Amino acid sequence: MFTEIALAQARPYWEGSFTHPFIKELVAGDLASTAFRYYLLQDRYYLEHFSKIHLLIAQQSSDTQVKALMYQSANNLADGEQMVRHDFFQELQIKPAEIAQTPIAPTAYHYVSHMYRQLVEHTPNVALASLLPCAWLYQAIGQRLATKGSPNQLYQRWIDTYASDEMTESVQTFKQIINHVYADPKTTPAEQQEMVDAFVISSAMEYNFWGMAYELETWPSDAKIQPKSAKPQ
Ligand SMILES: Cc1ncc(C[n+]2csc(CCO)c2C)c(N)n1
Repeated sequence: MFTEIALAQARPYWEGSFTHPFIKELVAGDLASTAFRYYLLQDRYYLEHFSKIHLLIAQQSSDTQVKALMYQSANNLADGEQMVRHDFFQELQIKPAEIAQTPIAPTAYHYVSHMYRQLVEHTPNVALASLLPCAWLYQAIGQRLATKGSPNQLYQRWIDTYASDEMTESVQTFKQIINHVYADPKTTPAEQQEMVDAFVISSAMEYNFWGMAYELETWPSDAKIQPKSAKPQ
């Protein structure tokens, strides 16, 4: 089964996420607000592209279940995840000027590039595999943290987003569909391996994303210019 094989290989990154200082301090309530702000600013870019990649996979896949899942998730993203972000932005007073002035951090750029790359170099099924850690890892984090609870209301709301029954259900559906695609006789052993690799790299990117926010990661300071494509649109 894809989900078991892929998770076994990505395990160190998942464990690293569960115990990352960003997550630990979020639960304790003493995570620096600069780090949380930076996370949200970078995540905005990530979510925008995450949604676009869903539509590209939907258009390019020949599997009706995959197409339906991608269209439906893109819709849900538009009214779910991105709405929640909108609330956080308002509450933290993150204004368009700050968004415009914050360059996309290397890890956010790298993660997004990795997902698009699967469509160019490989197949819609491989790109699909690169999307799964996003929802599945956050659901696993949400479940672990839900019982603990954060004394910081804002951070608790972030945790609640990922500890819901709907979240568990949608992750379950995604896992069933991807396991089905993986086991399909049309999926070659080479493509199966590429799916696992794409999942593991996305898991590494998820792990790096916490560090990116915690350390307020930027491009090397001796760089005289920022890569043009890393600037916010
Ligand atoms: C870097 C990063 N990774 C995962 C998520 C979580 N997430 C993003 S969209 C979505 C809905 C599922 O399709 C979920 C759970 C995030 N916000 N940022």
